[in-house]
Amino acid sequence: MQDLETLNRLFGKEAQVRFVEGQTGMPIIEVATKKASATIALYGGQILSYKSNGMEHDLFYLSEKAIYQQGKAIRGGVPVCWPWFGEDPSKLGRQAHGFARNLLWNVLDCQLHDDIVEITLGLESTATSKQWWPNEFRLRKKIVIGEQLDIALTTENRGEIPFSISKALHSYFLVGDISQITVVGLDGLDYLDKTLDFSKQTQVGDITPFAETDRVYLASPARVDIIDEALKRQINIEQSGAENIVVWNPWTRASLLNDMDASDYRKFICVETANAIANSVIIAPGASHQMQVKYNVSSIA
Ligand SMILES: O=P(O)(O)OC[C@H]1O[C@@H](O)[C@H](O)[C@@H](O)[C@@H]1O
Repeated sequence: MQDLETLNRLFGKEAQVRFVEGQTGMPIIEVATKKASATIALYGGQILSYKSNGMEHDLFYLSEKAIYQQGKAIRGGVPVCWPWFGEDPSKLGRQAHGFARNLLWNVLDCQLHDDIVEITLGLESTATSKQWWPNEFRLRKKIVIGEQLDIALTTENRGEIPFSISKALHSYFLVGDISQITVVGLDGLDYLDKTLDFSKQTQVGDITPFAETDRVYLASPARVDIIDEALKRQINIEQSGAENIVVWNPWTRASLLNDMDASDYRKFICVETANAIANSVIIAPGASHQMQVKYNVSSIA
């Protein structure tokens, strides 16, 4: 593991990028420039917060009851689901959403230009990862923190046989009140409804959740917006290299989660950039696959 002193010496940028101890001693990257601020946990390679300057509220929800403990996923921010999305596809009892969100990532690079910070994190196959998944891989996550937030997740097959992955950037967007948001851009698309045993449905109109919502949209568009009347802002999500958008809110099932307050379902909506289920990706030896997303926030009247 890279210790904080080494991380600060190799990658720190004075007051703008600092490596500090977070909750339960977990290493955290703190970014504060003229353009934006952010925190990223090396555990899970997980963005926990982001705010461009001028934004009143954070872009992301982070549960006050989040558990910062080896083997548990941190509830909030942008967890990485990889190398599978959802339940274990082989039904072997492995952890939901894969293991990338439950391991410590390495810092590979950090650059600062014109108040834009570019951080690259990495995760590679080890004896630990092979307990769950036998393949040789290299995963890279490039995070660009400026007036907007860009994430690129690249999977490289370093082994000698092809492998199949599903994946998601499981973003928990902070909202003022779930009943006052509209997710725009999915009208007319087919989706698999997890609350109805993954049956195929067709979206009619835009989405304002009013009950548990757990859907994998198929052939998703490159752009989706969240209009938040309570926080008076619009979040623009633009993705590439991803076939699906997942929309999730547990509604009152939040009370069954031990790392979230029962009423917190009102405070977030997950709109996830994904390649899931039938849109899993097969990567040949030596080849790689990239999924990218950009988040941009603007005020609305
Ligand atoms: O509690 P977890 O493992 O982080 O998963 C949260 C949710 O993640 C969503 O992506 C899934 O579609 C839901 O079915 C799941 O409940």
